[in-house]
Amino acid sequence: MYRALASRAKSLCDNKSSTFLASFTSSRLKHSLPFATVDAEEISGSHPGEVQSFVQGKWIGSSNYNTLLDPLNGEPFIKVSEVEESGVQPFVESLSQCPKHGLHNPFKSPERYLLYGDISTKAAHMLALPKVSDFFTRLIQRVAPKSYQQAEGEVFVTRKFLENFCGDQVRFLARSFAVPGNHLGQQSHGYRWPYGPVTIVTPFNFPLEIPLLQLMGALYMGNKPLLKVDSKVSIVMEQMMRLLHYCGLPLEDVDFINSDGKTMNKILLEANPRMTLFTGSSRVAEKLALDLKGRIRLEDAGFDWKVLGPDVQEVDYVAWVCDQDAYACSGQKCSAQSMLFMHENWGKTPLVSKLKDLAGRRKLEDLTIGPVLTFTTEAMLEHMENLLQIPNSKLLFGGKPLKNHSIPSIYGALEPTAVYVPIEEILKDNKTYELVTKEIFGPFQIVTEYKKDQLPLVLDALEKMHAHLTAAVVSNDPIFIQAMIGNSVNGTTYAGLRGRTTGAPQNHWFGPAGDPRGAGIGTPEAIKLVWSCHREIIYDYGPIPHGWELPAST
Ligand SMILES: N[C@@H](CCC=O)C(=O)O
Repeated sequence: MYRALASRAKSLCDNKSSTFLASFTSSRLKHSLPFATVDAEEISGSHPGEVQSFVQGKWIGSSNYNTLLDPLNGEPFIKVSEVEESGVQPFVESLSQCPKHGLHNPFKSPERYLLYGDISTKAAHMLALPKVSDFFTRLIQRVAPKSYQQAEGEVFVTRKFLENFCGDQVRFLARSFAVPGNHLGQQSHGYRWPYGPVTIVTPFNFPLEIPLLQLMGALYMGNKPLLKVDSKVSIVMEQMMRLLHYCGLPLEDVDFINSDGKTMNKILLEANPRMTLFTGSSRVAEKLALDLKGRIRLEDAGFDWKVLGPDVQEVDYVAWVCDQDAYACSGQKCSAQSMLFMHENWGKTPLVSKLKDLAGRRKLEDLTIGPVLTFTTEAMLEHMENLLQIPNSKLLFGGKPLKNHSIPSIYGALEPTAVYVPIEEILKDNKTYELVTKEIFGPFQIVTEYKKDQLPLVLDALEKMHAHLTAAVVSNDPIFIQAMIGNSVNGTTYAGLRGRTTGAPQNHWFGPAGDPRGAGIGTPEAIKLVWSCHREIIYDYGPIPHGWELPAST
């Protein structure tokens, strides 16, 4: 039945957008979505969802299934049909068909900039429909368990991003500039040029926001992307691909692959994409940087920090933001607060006890705390025990496995946890520093306190970090903010009393700084930086100066 609807949807999609939208209000489609092949609520051990790959304009299956366990009850609930090493050829060929100058550029098929404005308009309208938004929200929750509000936030950011690139906004991304030359007829023009064949590799924690924003950015600038999303959550983007096709995405513009890392590595080496955007762990990022000879942009790990300045205000509000930053999505955001530096003035307030109470409100039933997909409970507890060996460190709260649940043991289940480590100890030697700043992608943070004359120690700790994604300077003291910002590098830094580390919407550049390979996501600047390069055309039409004579050779 879904297939029949999908083909009806295809013909709808060829019609004008009024018909397209009207189709959603017709009673005929009230009970299902014309693009979807799964029902987010129904996926289960007895009705497993299936995920396919898409190449050269066709959905393809394979007999090689990666069966995923429901993170909440361990039932095998999704079958991802993964491409094996022997099946990479169609993907390699498809990428190779795209020339280096891309599918469009300012001198070739410029109407495609407008096409992408239209696709964005339609896709944004779709995501604005409560039924579609709920579908993606629930689907995200099924595979990357987080609260309804957090998952819905992801859908909302995605929709707003698409709204930002409606109408002429895609062509404005490719705006060029001209500089007068040295003589009549000469002018230099700077253009934004695509890379052509590109790949996008994205993680599990934002199953829709990260891949969709990067995918559309790549397409807007004229590239042909091959997209790979972590198989654990790729069902979300698989359904989004179907929505995009429904909204007019040309079938040959994007390939979508499910495979293990080894197979993807083989494709990357054989297809030789001109650019790869990788969002994920630093370990894989460094390997890819070598394999791809530097043709890569990275949004890798974030051991993100927050510094509370000397001016104490609005303790309840600041405690609430700390709780959200450290523990929303069970701490599995690349922007999550991993380390909190409190000025001693905050140490005298009930901030930590308020934080403990707020963390204590989180519960599995509404997924305000939930499964950790890349660390087991034991691994997190072991890390905690190692930290507690540091002299004068202590457990502030949490530190126990979640109770009464059926989260499978391949995943983690830990109470929101905070460990205090004295600042002098953190900086005592490299080994301790490495231990304290090890990123735990879960509901886990380090808290420390500094005295007013210990700010240099805080800055020293920040300087030693190896990834610089998000940060927050919580203070309304301009001199303090100036010192903190002037002596640090994080790419997305919030400054002021309401400073946070997470929840960057589409209108904030999100990405690391301090690394020439650093990627960005969300804004026009991020799209232009990641998905296009500069090309300069110097027009030099003449005329040749009157009376020109052959000069001596130089
Ligand atoms: N908007 C998300 C990050 C998306 C990642 O690339 C956040 O702020 O945590």
